[in-house]
Amino acid sequence: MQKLIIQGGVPLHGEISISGAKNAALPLLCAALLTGESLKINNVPALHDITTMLSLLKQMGIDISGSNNEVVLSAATLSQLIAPYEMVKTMRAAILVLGPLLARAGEAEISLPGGCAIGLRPVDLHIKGLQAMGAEIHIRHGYIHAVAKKLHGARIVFDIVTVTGTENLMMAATLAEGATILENAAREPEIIDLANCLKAMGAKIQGAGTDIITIEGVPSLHGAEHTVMPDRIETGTFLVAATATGGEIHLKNTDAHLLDAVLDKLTEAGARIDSNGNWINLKMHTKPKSVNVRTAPYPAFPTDMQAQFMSLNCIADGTAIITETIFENRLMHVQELKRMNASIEVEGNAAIVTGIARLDGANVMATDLRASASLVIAGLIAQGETVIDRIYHLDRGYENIEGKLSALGAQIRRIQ
Ligand SMILES: CC(=O)N[C@H]1[C@@H](OP(=O)(O)OP(=O)(O)OC[C@H]2O[C@@H](n3ccc(=O)[nH]c3=O)[C@H](O)[C@@H]2O)O[C@H](CO)[C@@H](O)[C@@H]1O
Ligand SMILES: C=C(OP(=O)(O)O)C(=O)O
Repeated sequence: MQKLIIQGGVPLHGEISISGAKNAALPLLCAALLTGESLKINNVPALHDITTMLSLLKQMGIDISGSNNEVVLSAATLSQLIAPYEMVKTMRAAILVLGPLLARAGEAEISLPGGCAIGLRPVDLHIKGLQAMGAEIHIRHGYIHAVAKKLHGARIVFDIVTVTGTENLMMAATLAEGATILENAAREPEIIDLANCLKAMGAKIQGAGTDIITIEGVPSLHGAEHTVMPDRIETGTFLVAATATGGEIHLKNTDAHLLDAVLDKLTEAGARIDSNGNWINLKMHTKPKSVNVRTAPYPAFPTDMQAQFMSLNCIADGTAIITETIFENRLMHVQELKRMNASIEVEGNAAIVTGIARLDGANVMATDLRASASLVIAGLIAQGETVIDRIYHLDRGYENIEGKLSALGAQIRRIQ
């Protein structure tokens, strides 16, 4: 199994380019199921989750071509309307084929995503929403069996804000008969990116980026070209790494407006941040100050940045409280950070982190995607060598992380 080896203590310096967003690219690829014409997606990140999604779509009969980060998908015919367990178990976002398949083909069989390391993550709100739009859905032998002669519009009020739930229903509604209103919808920038692509395909959508989205169904969608938005979580991860190591970095092909809450917290920690258009510059020349963090749906502080801020707080001046409100089990990096001498106490869904002078390098194990990122940051600031095992989690969501960190001067290498 591959591992990362990091020799800590080097402040990050230099310039790198941010990749397209995983959480935008995954639903955008699924949007190709909604039309028989070609959909070209640019700035697709090279990630394990993207490879899995493309394999799943190919298996359904979608023709896929293109090179590097540009993918052309053509779903002229759909031969198989199934998302098997083997694929769904490694990538929960596979649930995003459910809405488009039902809307276009009237049928879908999707393995029920199980719980995962960070929490139970049920998909009941996806199912309830599609049922309100006229789908008949049964769960048998671990699979969601869904059929609908023709979906119809409905008013759907989410009782919890769900990102992929909003995306699934928004895609399904584009081809439904009549209007669908999604209330208490997620407001994440990835929802706006998806809506922009769907609109370029001929969909009628209003309100994406607010908590009420209205979709007027159309008989069919057509081909289009769309460029994936920058990855705000990859951006935030590098900014935290530079802050924690006391470095100075320039990030290209990103957008500061996508991560206001994160930039505010980094400024509070002592970083000096400049940005304009598509770049962000960060300088950190003091010891970081502790910052409290409470995760919540966008535009509040993202759960996908919580673990990285935990590592920053480990060596900051003072004590911070980090509260996770989205997922019930997303503090698993605590036990690994403690192996590196961090001072953290967990009380319910909160972690109390007391900053210490330095972390010590150690052998640690990645438990999920962003926990892995927190261990990389911890390794970069620790004294001595850190060896991170199970980095397949990291490869789900960070394109060439060791290449980008090496370009910033980090001592990091991957071994088999
Ligand atoms: C591919 C993708 O975009 N993944 C992101 C997406 O995940 P994902 O869309 O899976 O996360 P949700 O927004 O759906 O989850 C939010 C909360 O709602 C609960 N819930 C969700 C759906 C449902 O039917 N029932 C239910 O109870 C979940 O268990 C969780 O507690 O948003 C999360 C929250 O910002 C991010 O951490 C993930 O990186
Ligand atoms: C939790 C995440 O992703 P996913 O929803 O794909 O598991 C993440 O990106 O941090």
